[in-house]
Amino acid sequence: FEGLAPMARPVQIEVWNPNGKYRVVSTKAMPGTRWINLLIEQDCRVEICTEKKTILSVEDIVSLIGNRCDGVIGQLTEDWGEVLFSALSRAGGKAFSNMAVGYNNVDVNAANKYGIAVGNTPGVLTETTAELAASLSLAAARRIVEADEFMRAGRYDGWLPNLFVGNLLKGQTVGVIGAGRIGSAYARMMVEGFKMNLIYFDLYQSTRLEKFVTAYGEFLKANGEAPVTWRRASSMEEVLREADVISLHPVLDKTTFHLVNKESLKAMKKDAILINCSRGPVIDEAALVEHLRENPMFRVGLDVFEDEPYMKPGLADMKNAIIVPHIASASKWTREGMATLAALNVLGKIKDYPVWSDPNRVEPFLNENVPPPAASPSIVNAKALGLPVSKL
Ligand SMILES: NC(=O)c1ccc[n+]([C@@H]2O[C@H](COP(=O)([O-])OP(=O)(O)OC[C@H]3O[C@@H](n4cnc5c(N)ncnc54)[C@H](O)[C@@H]3O)[C@@H](O)[C@H]2O)c1
Ligand SMILES: O=C(O)[C@H](O)CO
Repeated sequence: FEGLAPMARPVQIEVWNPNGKYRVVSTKAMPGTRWINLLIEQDCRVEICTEKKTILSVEDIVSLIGNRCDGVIGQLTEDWGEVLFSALSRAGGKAFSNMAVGYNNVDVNAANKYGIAVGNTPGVLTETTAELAASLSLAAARRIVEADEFMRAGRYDGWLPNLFVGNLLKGQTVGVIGAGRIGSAYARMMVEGFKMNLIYFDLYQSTRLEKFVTAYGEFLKANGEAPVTWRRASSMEEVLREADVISLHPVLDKTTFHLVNKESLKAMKKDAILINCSRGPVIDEAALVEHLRENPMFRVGLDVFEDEPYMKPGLADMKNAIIVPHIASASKWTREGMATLAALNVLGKIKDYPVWSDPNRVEPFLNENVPPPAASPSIVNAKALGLPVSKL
């Protein structure tokens, strides 16, 4: 790598395996070391950006790419469009992977134009993300954050019949909008864990989820308990009207931008609970703040925000809102697994490996005791680029 033209603007980096043949850049330090070792074993020089700022600008990343780079692992906070894909292409790059399953920060058409593969990290975060949605549901139903603040403020002076009375989940209806991997996992947790009935809306039928709820209902009935039920709604409005707890899990695209707006909020029960662990712009956040102000019994649990990392004015003051900083996938196992999948996506394209045939079945890449399959776990534009599919 000697003799390269100097970067436009220096960006601090940490280098692993300086003599590796392929140059792979990660725009952030990522959990664990397996992802680094897997790249090094396959002759990669790994450069990790150590700049202190949280969100790198497009210019920062252009500098990181430099004039020779085979692949980049990036983050959902970065704007991967024409400028970055053309810079990566000029540097001889073949692959980019988001360390995330969502890739609404990536202009896939721009990547296609330059023949660059775009990876994401499905599956490994399904349960972890669903568990946070379930945590927010419980915290909102039982007013845990308000009660915690009350205790810390030294305001507890004895048990009272009306102190922090919330909602019982058992027997109520859970509504899921977007019953894909995460939405289905969340639905199962709420149905099985709290014996809630399910209503869901998705563009596609979730047969596995329906079968699960049917079987669980039969099991309960056989044991003398009230069975749980499910229904696939024909519109989102039906879910909003009928459910007591509603959790949003669709992808963010043109069809889901402001899916929940002033009108849809009005359609919900006055004491409903709304959870969002998908992407902030799925909710019109200004309308939500107004709704929270006018309906003190309505509660919300948010992991994501419309103008992340910022919140719309007034949201932070609302007692009926629980807000956490985009941590739904933040378990150690998941974050290390996401780093591994992202690294293997990039490595697979550099080595001309085929693409794994089923991105919902990524376990073989996560087993630390055996070498991963010679394939890229999940490339979202594999078809558009005509990439071969693994026969494994
Ligand atoms: N908060 C977090 O940290 C976090 C973590 C993981 C994923 N996510 C977000 O969750 C999203 C879902 O992840 P997944 O792995 O479950 O993806 P998935 O593709 O398995 O599921 C998405 C579902 O949304 C459905 N959908 C698409 N458009 C819709 C519409 N207009 N109305 C209703 N349903 C619609 C799809 O049919 C699909 O079933 C990701 O795209 C990402 O943005 C957030
Ligand atoms: O899309 C994703 O993967 C999340 O937002 C971060 O885990």
